[in-house]
Amino acid sequence: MVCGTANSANLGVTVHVEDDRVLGTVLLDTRHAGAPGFAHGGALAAIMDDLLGQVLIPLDRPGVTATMTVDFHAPALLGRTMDLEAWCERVDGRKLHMRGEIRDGETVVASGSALFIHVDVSHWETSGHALPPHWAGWGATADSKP
Ligand SMILES: CCCCCCCCCC(=O)SCCNC(=O)CCNC(=O)[C@H](O)C(C)(C)COP(=O)(O)OP(=O)(O)OC[C@H]1O[C@@H](n2cnc3c(N)ncnc32)[C@H](O)[C@@H]1OP(=O)(O)O
Repeated sequence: MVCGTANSANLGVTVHVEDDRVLGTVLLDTRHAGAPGFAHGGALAAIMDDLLGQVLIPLDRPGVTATMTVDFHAPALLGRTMDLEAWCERVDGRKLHMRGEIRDGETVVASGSALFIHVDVSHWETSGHALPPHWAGWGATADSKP
């Protein structure tokens, strides 16, 4: 619902990995409004969760959000391309401490921190839905196993 291009309700986030960081952009519009002209905080929180979760790819560890804090530092205006950046601050066994920012130019609009927990890909098999084929082998290079 955030970056998935197969989902017509996605928030339009695009991301890519550079070294061990995730960088991206998002352009919110009136569909994502809270107060008129401003992004809804829940949309920013969803973007943050997804952004921090994308760090699981360069980490090569499947994982899920256990807890997340989003600090809203400045109003996020609709119709502006905002920059996204996220990274892993610390790995402590299965605990993955992520950090990230949503910026409008030089202004940090929101910052986030989250604890992700490294899980085996089989964590998602309980839904009964098929997993994306490219998830096969995800976590193979991780130096610890859940
Ligand atoms: C392609 C990749 C792109 C992905 C982008 C998408 C990003 C979106 C990410 C999400 O939104 S994921 C969906 C929302 N999250 C969930 O559905 C998670 C639901 N929770 C669970 O499934 C389990 O609670 C969880 C896997 C997190 C942990 O259960 P486990 O049984 O595997 O572990 P356990 O409870 O033993 O906890 C392991 C350690 O983590 C710690 N822990 C777990 N939950 C915690 C918590 N909430 N706060 C603090 N610590 C926590 C726990 O204390 C323990 O610490 P110690 O090893 O030191 O004892």
